[in-house]
Order: sequence, then C-alpha cells, then structure tokens
Amino acid sequence: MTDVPALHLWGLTKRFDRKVAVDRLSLPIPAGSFYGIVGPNGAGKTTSLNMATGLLRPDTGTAFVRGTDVWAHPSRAKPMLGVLPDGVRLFDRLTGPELVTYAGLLRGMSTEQARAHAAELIEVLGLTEAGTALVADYSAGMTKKAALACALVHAPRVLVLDEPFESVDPVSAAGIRGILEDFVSRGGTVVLSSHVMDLVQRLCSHVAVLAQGQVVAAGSMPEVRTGQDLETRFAELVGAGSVSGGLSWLRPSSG
Ligand SMILES: Nc1ncnc2c1ncn2[C@@H]1O[C@H](COP(=O)(O)OP(=O)(O)OP(=O)(O)O)[C@@H](O)[C@H]1O
Repeated sequence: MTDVPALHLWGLTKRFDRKVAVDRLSLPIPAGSFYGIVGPNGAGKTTSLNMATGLLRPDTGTAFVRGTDVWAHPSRAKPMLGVLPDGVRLFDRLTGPELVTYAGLLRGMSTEQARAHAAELIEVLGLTEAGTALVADYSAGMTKKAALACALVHAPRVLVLDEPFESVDPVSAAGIRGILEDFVSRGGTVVLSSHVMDLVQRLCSHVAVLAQGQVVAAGSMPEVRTGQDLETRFAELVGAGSVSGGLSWLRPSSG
C-alpha cells in the first residue's frame, strides 16, 4: 500500500432542505484496501459515495482519487474510478454487450478493446444467456450485474460500489466476490457499501461505520471489531433498536 489514499473523502457535507444527510465526513481509504462502508438506513452512505465519485456536488468538502480532486479535476480523476451507483439508470434500450461496450467507449477505450472486455465481463457475470435481450427487460439482479460490468470495463484503479450484491443470486455473488478479490490482489482498491455484515467481515480488510452522516468508527477490520463479530459491534456502535413486543395486532387472523 502507498501512503496516498486511493480515495480520500474530505470534509464532505450535504444538506437536503433541513436534513443534514452527511456532516463534515472525512475518511481516507488506503490504496490496496478492500473497504466496507456500513451503516443503518439513512446513515448517509449513498450520499457520501455519490459526492466522493463526482455524482453529487457537496455543500462543503471534496474527495481526492489518488491525490486528484474529483471536483476540481474531474477529467483526470474520473478515469481512475469505476463506479456502481445506487439506483443506477442505464441506457436500457441497448443489449448487455452493447451497453458495456458503450461504457468502455465513454472511458476512451478503442472499439475493439471495449468489445473484447465487454464480452468477457458478460461471460463471467453470467449474462451470456440474456443474448440479445434489451437491458430494459433484465431482472433487478441482471441489471445490477450489467451496471457492475460498466464499472469494471475500463480497468479502473479504484472501484466504488454501492450495494453491489443487492438482488444478486448466491452463485453470481460468489463470482463477483472472486472478481473483486482478484482485483484487490493485483493492487486495486475496492470500496463497497453493504448491509450484510457477514459478507463485509469476510471480504473487507477495512471498514467504516456511518451513523447520522458521520463516521462513528473506521479502520482495519480488527481495529473496528475489537474482538467481536462485526454485527455485534455494529449494533453496539449504532444502537440496536428492539422490536420485541411491537405490532401486537400483527398475527395470523383466525377468520
Ligand atoms: N435527494 C434527496 N432528497 C432529500 N433527502 C435525501 C435525498 N437523498 C438522501 N436524502 C436523505 O439523506 C439521508 C441519507 O440518505 P442516504 O441515501 O445517503 O443513506 P444510506 O445510508 O445510503 O441509506 P440506505 O442504507 O437506506 O441506502 C436520509 O435521511 C435520506 O432521506
């Protein structure tokens, strides 16, 4: 790992009307790390990742990709990033291979190289059987995999993936885990958000726990876990709400 963070979130703040979604959030992501971002619903994970990747303009702060300011120098910073945003909107009147090739062309790849990478990604992500179906007709999991292929096609240095395993079947998820682990073992950096603590604990070398727009714990996995499993530590950090005894009316009706 080098000293310059692969991605550095730097004093990021975002307010929606009166709601402060992200509050002066700073987080260095070491180069070569597999970094998990976890937090309760509404903690500010998506808002932070969108600001860090140039998709949502921060009210204050910025983010640096390998030392380059994403907001000041987007044309230099963005080619180093592969981004899977939340709720991604794709050009869905294209087939999967067309879409992924197009994503490569947008990143300046030659047609030949973009087509070759797209074909390989479609194959390894199990989208070959979709054939000439339009992405508009893909299932949620297939759409997620197509979007992931778009993030990977130009072989970026840093991958930022918002809930990459959501809606994805277990066999495909194992394939994606393998791709990401290979990527990190070759020196790449992965940042992903997830609600699946077990997966984050197994996959990630580092983790940050967000709550109410701030970082409540961050560091290497052992530093954050402090000897407990991540799920227990997470509940301790963000406060586990109990629902026992609630919804007394919710029972199978006898009628
Ligand atoms: N476009 C928006 N307009 C208004 N409020 C927003 C908008 N986007 C996010 N928020 C609010 O900002 C806060 C953080 O949302 P965000 O989507 O970043 O959380 P999250 O940690 O990704 O949540 P989840 O785990 O549910 O995906 C929430 O209170 C949300 O309601």
